[in-house]
Amino acid sequence: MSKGLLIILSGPSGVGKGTVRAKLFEDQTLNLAYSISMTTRSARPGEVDGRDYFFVDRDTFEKKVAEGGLLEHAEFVGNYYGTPKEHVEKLLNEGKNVLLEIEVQGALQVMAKVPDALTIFLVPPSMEELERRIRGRRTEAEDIVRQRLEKAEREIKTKDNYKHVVVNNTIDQAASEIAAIIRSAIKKQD
Ligand SMILES: Nc1nc2c(ncn2[C@@H]2O[C@H](COP(=O)(O)OP(=O)(O)O)[C@@H](O)[C@H]2O)c(=O)[nH]1
Ligand SMILES: Nc1ncnc2c1ncn2[C@@H]1O[C@H](COP(=O)(O)OP(=O)(O)O)[C@@H](O)[C@H]1O
Repeated sequence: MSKGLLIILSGPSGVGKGTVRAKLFEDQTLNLAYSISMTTRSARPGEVDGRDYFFVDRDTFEKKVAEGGLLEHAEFVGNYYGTPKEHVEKLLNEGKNVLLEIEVQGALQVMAKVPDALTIFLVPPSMEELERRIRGRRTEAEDIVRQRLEKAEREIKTKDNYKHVVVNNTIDQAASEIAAIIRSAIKKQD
């Protein structure tokens, strides 16, 4: 059995990564598995521990880093986020195409370690629309929204590090462009 493809989906907070990802996962033929990250951020209403994230305290996170248990990790607007390594390796060995939905510092770390990774950066149609989306979600307090929007401008400047840049105009359009990119990468790998 051949190893699966490692896929990085990155892009600023509020651009629609989670929404587009959910759409992609409806397509069974892509053979996707989601890498559940570890974070020190508090769970939002409706988020489930072990499904959306592993929610941990800073001590637990730092221990995981110290024992080399994370493929990458980064601090994002006051919280740690990281990718548990063992689970990703297991899924890849099972032949799954593993999707990491991570911010740009972590993405750069994975690119350095796994140059073959398929890297995709999702951009908003405009900064005004990004602001509408992040505010419309109503999950963060005003100061956090502002910090995330400021960060977004810097993050978007790193988009040329990715093999593909996709504009999230509509969910269907972005998901179908990404699905085509994944299919083409799978074909090349075979
Ligand atoms: N480096 C890294 N970033 C992550 C990881 N998990 C999530 N992120 C990113 O951290 C940022 C903040 O995530 P979150 O608080 O869930 O906000 P949201 O993505 O705007 O819903 C987003 O850009 C996520 O893609 C991870 O394991 N590693
Ligand atoms: N193509 C789109 N058009 C309009 N709204 C969108 C689109 N994609 C996502 N959204 C909305 O934007 C908000 C942020 O999306 P989300 O998936 O949470 O972003 P991210 O995971 O990148 O932070 C959500 O309220 C979502 O419903």
